[in-house]
Amino acid sequence: MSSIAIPPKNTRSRNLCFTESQLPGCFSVQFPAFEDDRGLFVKTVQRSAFERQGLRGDFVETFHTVSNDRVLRGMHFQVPPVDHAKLVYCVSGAVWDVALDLRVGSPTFGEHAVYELSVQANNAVYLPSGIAHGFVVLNGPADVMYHVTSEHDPVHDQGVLWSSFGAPWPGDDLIISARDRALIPFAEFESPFRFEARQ
Ligand SMILES: Cc1cn([C@H]2C[C@H](O)[C@@H](COP(=O)(O)OP(=O)(O)O[C@H]3O[C@@H](C)C(=O)[C@@H](O)[C@H]3O)O2)c(=O)[nH]c1=O
Repeated sequence: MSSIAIPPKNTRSRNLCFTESQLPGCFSVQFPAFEDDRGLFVKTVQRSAFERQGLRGDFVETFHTVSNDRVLRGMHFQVPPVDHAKLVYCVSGAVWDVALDLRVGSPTFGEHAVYELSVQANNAVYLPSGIAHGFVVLNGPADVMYHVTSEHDPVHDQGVLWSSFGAPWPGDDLIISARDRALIPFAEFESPFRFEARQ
């Protein structure tokens, strides 16, 4: 489980900073943020910065969700041939963000990692293909932004049940969509994803 300390604004790097988490290929991302009399400037996507890190920076679709307190969304992913990498961050509120490794052959197959994302922290998580993603709202309404490297395809948009892989979700009486409540347990999911170690 990882969480991110909030650095003071205007003292951090002018560059996006990447820290690999315990799931190989998954990164915490710290955005450069600059505060002045007018407010705040935050850089969230810079293709060359992602590519220097060996990550996908060719995001082709962006969407956002707004979620109230106690809302849980997940655990979602797209399967091949339209699988994708995903960059996720908050532009209001805070979420307890969860990544689950579905990559057969990964040293962390079936394990999960947690990232606390918030507008105050100006942070994100980058998830490669083969990672299921979900979150529960810690401080709502939480406006969550996503950038993905392939377009949405409802036929290949799949998920596994949020409560089926041992994540200690915070909160009670969670608000979950009918679709998400009906997803199959992780143990029954036949993963099409294969782990490829990064060079
Ligand atoms: C994800 C998505 C959904 N939709 C449609 C389908 C449906 O009618 C409506 C709401 O979809 P969902 O209930 O799947 O939305 P939601 O549960 O918020 O889905 C999101 O969950 C988080 C955890 C993720 O990781 C995202 O990638 C995405 O899967 O929007 C699109 O048109 N394009 C999209 O890219």
